[in-house]
Amino acid sequence: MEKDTGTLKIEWAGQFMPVLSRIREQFVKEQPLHGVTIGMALHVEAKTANLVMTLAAGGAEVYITGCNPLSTQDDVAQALNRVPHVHCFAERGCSVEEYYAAIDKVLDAKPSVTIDDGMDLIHYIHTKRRELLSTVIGGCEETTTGIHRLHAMAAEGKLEFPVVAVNDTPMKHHFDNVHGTGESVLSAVMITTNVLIAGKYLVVAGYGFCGRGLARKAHGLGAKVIVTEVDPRKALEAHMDGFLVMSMAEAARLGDIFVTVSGNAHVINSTHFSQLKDGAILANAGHFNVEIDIDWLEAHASGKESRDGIDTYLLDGKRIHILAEGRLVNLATPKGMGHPAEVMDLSFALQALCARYITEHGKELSGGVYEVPEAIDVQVADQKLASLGITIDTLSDEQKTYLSNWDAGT
Ligand SMILES: NC(=O)c1ccc[n+]([C@@H]2O[C@H](COP(=O)([O-])OP(=O)(O)OC[C@H]3O[C@@H](n4cnc5c(N)ncnc54)[C@H](O)[C@@H]3O)[C@@H](O)[C@H]2O)c1
Ligand SMILES: N[C@@H](CCSC[C@H]1O[C@@H](n2cnc3c(=O)[nH]cnc32)[C@H](O)[C@@H]1O)C(=O)O
Repeated sequence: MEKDTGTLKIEWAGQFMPVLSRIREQFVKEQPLHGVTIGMALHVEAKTANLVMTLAAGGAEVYITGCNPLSTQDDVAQALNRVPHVHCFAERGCSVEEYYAAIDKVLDAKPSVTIDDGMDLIHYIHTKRRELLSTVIGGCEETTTGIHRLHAMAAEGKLEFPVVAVNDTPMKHHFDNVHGTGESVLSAVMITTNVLIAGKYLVVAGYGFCGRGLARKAHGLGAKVIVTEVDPRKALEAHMDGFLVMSMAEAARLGDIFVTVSGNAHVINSTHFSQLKDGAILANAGHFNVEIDIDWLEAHASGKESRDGIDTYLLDGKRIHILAEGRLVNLATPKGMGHPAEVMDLSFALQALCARYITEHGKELSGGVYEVPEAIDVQVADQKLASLGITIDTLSDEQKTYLSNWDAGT
């Protein structure tokens, strides 16, 4: 029988995820998640499916929905629903009401472990489904903004179970945020617009992990990269990395393509729209759909024309093109594939091992945000290097002694 497209996509991605595959083999043997119900809100596509299947192979009953109304690949969601012990409620293009209804369905399963990308599940549990607080052992969070939200909750004493900050560990943000975002955002912009990057002014708003990766890769394609920032240290770093640094008010007049990766609201707003060149292309790769003030454009543009993944607003006789409705361009544009599989191999290996960690240790921890245990981070790095056939040096006893000594000077 011919395989369906969703299964083919899952198998394709799985080939490039050797660390997660190895964890899956271990999970099959050891069944560390036996009897555990896991609730997830992640981008439902092929690499995520490999994570879901790893958790199910480890003995879990997995309930999953999307973490963005536009990022689900429906054929993958359908394929997941044919996997034993997996229940998927995600659908591409759902309304906001349908999005939260699907979150409710995941929570109806009374998960003891949550895996979030953006903290929507945890927010919903703490605000609308508080009866579940007694059954959740703990959770894992995938992304920077989710972790900002968790810290804000914890600071107000409102986070009632432990959550592992997967994003904050080196094996996540040095690879996923930097290389994953850099490559997948540019490929999504190119496949959606078919425009040339070389020679264009490409404005990157926010020079954190994602912004740095994006700026470097855009430079590699020949773009003249402009960085905007609010943190003077990051701005200086961008300057010394060789990029033009200026305010968004200045960049608005110059830029051909804009990508926001700040995790902040209205980074491109009404004060900038009127300054843009005719035909400027705007995309967000940060969080939700708030980085570009699209509500203002909706209210003030004199016209709007839509084509696949592009909304063109008319403002004062000029065209402003917004990609993917201002949602994560690398996942939400119709042909967006998300991060490359080799990168999600690392992020999702961490997620699988952290789900196991929280299952085994969550009850010992109180409400709050926790770092990924270093042993897990190092294990993922070791396994990735092994899969690449790369060997590195090890510390000799003499070197270990030297490094732990405070007495040896010049
Ligand atoms: N598209 C993806 O697949 C993807 C991948 C990883 C992370 N993310 C998201 O991307 C965002 C950035 O993540 P990160 O890890 O790079 O975070 P980060 O904290 O390392 O960087 C964000 C940067 O934006 C800057 N900033 C904040 N407000 C700004 C403003 N008004 N103008 C210009 N700069 C501003 C901050 O000073 C900071 O340097 C987050 O929302 C994260 O959740 C998206
Ligand atoms: N739910 C929010 C969160 C931002 S997603 C950012 C996260 O997406 C993750 N991500 C990027 N590409 C993929 C992918 O292809 N599959 C699954 N997750 C991905 C990545 O790990 C990153 O931290 C929103 O949609 O606006």
